[in-house]
Amino acid sequence: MTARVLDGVATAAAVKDELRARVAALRERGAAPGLGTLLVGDDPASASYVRGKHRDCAEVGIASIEATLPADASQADVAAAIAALNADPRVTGFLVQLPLPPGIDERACLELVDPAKDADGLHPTNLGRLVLGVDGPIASPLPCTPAGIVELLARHGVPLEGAHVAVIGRGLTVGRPLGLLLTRRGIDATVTLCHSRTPDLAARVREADVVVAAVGRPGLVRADWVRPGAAVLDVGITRGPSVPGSSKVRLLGDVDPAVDAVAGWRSPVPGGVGPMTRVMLLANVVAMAEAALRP
Ligand SMILES: Nc1nc2c(c(=O)[nH]1)N[C@@H](CN(C=O)c1ccc(C(=O)N[C@@H](CCC(=O)O)C(=O)O)cc1)CN2
Repeated sequence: MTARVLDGVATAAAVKDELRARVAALRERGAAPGLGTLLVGDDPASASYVRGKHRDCAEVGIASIEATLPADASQADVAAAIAALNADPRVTGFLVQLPLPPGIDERACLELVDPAKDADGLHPTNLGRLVLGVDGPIASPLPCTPAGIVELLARHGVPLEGAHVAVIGRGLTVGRPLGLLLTRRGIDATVTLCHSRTPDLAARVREADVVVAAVGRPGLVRADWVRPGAAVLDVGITRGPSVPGSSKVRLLGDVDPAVDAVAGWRSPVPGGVGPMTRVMLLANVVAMAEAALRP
């Protein structure tokens, strides 16, 4: 078997086309969606993700507002920058790029974001709404990577209802909220949320119809861990050695490429879940701007 590709680039492009039309409709009604970002420090990967978010905004017609702070910014500096984004009328949604530099309390910062402007869905109020299963017109923004994974599977026709999903990794941006999203009414998967202390991880993965690896350990998920035909989603991105004869670094996922011989579906790194994370951020900004127009 050769796994079919869960193509994040093509899927994100299709979602972007839909969003472009929704942004144009918002503008006709006098609304101007604007995404703010706060980048603290000089981590090259974070800086590149933030640049990508602003490029994406330009592509669909969303305004973007950038705030940056140096790596030695204090907790009070970060709090003040968040307060400024909360108060800025051009910013209809914003995010604090993670991780923050050592010494800054990430959770405390996330709590300072106005939940109505929380483009990442990581404020406790919005995570609480995810726990409560609040849906419909007052639905809260969803964390972007979990939402992107569900969208990627849906648009490739991979069923989740009744499926057993093994999620590896219990972090705030992926594993923990993904477990909540997948078990929501209407999605109806059964989830095993695995982590570094899960005994016999390989056995838990072997039971799964869908595997999501979000650990950051290259090649962790091996071919002999995967049930034949399973869908395997790779969220891990580790920068490896450069490609010989080039300045480009190799990006390594959590899934061993040999899994392709066993799996039914696999999302690549790059080009799988990453582009979906980016486009779901835009989807949140658009949905929040639409919600703000409702009486
Ligand atoms: N505030 C947040 N911080 C972080 C989040 C998040 O959702 N909100 N997620 C990640 C980083 N991230 C977005 O911020 C992100 C990661 C990867 C990609 C992506 O497109 N990756 C490419 C590869 C590009 C590369 O790494 O060179 C791919 O997979 O094709 C987009 C966004 C942590 N922080």
